[in-house]
Amino acid sequence: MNASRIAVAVNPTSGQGRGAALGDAAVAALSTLGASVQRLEGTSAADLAARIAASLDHEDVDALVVVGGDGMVHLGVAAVVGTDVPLGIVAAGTGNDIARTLGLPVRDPQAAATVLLEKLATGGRRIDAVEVRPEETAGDGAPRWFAGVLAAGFDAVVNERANGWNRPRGRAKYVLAMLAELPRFSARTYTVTLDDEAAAVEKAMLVALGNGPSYGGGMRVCPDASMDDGLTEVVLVREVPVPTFLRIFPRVYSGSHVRDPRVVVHRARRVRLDVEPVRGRKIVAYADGERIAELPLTCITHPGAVTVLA
Ligand SMILES: Nc1ncnc2c1ncn2[C@@H]1O[C@H](COP(=O)(O)OP(=O)(O)OP(=O)(O)O)[C@@H](O)[C@H]1O
Repeated sequence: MNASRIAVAVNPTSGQGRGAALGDAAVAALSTLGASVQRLEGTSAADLAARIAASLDHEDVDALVVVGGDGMVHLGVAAVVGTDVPLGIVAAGTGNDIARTLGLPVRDPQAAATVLLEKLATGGRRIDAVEVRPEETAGDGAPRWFAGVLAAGFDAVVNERANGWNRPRGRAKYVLAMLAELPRFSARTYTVTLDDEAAAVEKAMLVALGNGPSYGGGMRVCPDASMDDGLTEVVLVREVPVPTFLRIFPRVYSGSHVRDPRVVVHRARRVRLDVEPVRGRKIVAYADGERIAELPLTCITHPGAVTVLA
């Protein structure tokens, strides 16, 4: 039997720098298990994406494996969607929410390599991917894809602020960004359009669209989202005073926030989101922890669009 040809894309910066060593271990484990490995690395996510695209175009690869966190899965999904190349994940990030949802080993490259070669032999599993179409004129207009959660409320505002800081690293950065944003934060006026329904206006603190249930290392913001139901779960936390928000929000760890009457849950295949600007600014959405674009945008769920080795 010919060895499986696997392109392994490594994000050395993932997991606060642990990604490099975990990438080495994943390459070694896959090679030991008999795979023929092509290791890919870039100077940035965009550079790595270009290298992956070139490899998928010009080499005959049986699978693309990403080593990193949700941001690397995000990059991998965009690379393989619309192809028949399956995606393997060696979870080496900080949160690793998508890998956890798929039941994959976390920070254990040996176990991850074993699972992904087994799944490559048996065909893996299809999951939905969500296409994001921003309406802003800036950018290259290329569609973006996500597999986990798109944040477009308080969580996105916090992410945008944290993104502008180099330090501190890890979770502390998000906690500080949250503390900085909270005093000035208030509900925003969203226009939400679900499938063919009429647009609804909602004053909300948080709007999250989940293909998967969680972000941030186990915050189950869209607790009942399923990656293979062809739908996105839309969770809105309606306008409440900040102290009430602070009581509701931590319940995302258990997912019980959705039982609060001020939290609304919908399911749809196509969701358009817009928001009224505050001080001249709209909200920049984040998906799988990655910066996407300013609202308005439309998210379209593509059922079974990606095969994952899980
Ligand atoms: N050389 C590089 N190759 C790939 N991505 C890189 C590189 N340098 C920086 N990055 C950035 O790393 C981020 C993705 O990190 P990733 O999600 O893999 O790990 P993490 O943030 O530690 O984990 P998680 O998202 O699960 O919390 C992207 O925003 C990307 O721009």
